[in-house]
Amino acid sequence: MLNIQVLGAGVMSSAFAHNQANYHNVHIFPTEYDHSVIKSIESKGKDVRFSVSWPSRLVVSSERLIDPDLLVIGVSSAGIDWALSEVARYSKSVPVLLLTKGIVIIAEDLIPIASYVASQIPNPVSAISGPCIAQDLANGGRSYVALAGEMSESVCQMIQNDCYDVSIVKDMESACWLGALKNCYALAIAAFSSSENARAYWVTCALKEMQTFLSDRSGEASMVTELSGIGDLMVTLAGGRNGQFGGYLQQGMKPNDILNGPMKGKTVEGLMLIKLLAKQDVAQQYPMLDKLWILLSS
Ligand SMILES: NC(=O)C1=CN([C@@H]2O[C@H](COP(=O)(O)OP(=O)(O)OC[C@H]3O[C@@H](n4cnc5c(N)ncnc54)[C@H](OP(=O)(O)O)[C@@H]3O)[C@@H](O)[C@H]2O)C=CC1
Ligand SMILES: O=C(CO)COP(=O)(O)O
Repeated sequence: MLNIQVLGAGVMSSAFAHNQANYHNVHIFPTEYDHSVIKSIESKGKDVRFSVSWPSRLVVSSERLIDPDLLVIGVSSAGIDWALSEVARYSKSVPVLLLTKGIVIIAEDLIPIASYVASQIPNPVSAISGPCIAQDLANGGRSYVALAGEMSESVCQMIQNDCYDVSIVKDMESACWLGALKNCYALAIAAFSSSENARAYWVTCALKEMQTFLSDRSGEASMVTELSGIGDLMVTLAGGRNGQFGGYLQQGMKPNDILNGPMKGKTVEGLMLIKLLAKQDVAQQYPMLDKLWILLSS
């Protein structure tokens, strides 16, 4: 049995922790933003975001594990620097597994968060991409995800289980580009599609554009037809927050009304990413991303 330290009590890191606590000792170290979640867990004896009871080997604590076997970063992209400052407290040899999906700008260049994290810490860094709705995972549904990066074989052995099927892919950068990009494309497909026929058209356009986007960055375009590409796009469109946000746009709602109304307090990574891509004049080079940016900024 391993000792796993999870950083952040957001919905995805908590779902991952619930799954892993069926097999390992798991500690969640909450961020300063997670107070309401922690209060709710303390008063209800379970995490009400999920429909399962609290696993006996799962602990939420502001005391850090000593010498964990694995560190897991599950904050949203806005919290990545907080997570890096936490990682710095642990041994340099402990593997770091990233759940966060996103892109950052470093020295005017856009790079996937996994590459950024790997450049900032000496620890071996791997990242999960691919379809995984947090509630499905926590509630015991079977999930199939892709893992890439340093020490991915040993990390895979640590986290793989009956409900969490992990396959290793070689190209971490392409997997992480796709893990972030699919948020924009799911949002765009949902926003542009007024019918199922239109949705089929926009899904096709999105897959082609994701291939072009990767090829333009010497990435592995064939990964678009794998878990990190079409797999993650489909689940995000059908059950993710980005797809949901796009659905409200399709109904004619304004972005701010959605964020202050039905999606208040929800993490919508596609919105952060399209802003970054537009700021760098990248969104404007890809017709679907350009159309999405025009819709969001009009
Ligand atoms: N790899 C995978 O299989 C999957 C990955 N994801 C990714 O996981 C990430 C987290 O998503 P999810 O858990 O659903 O989101 P949540 O909004 O539930 O959780 C995000 C966490 O990050 C914290 N946070 C936000 N801003 C900051 C900050 N500035 N400093 C410190 N902490 C901060 C949040 O606190 P607060 O809640 O108070 O804002 C919360 O603890 C996203 O990048 C998402 O795309 C999602 C699904 C699957
Ligand atoms: O990344 C996800 C599924 O793999 C979750 O998508 P959302 O962030 O849109 O909910």
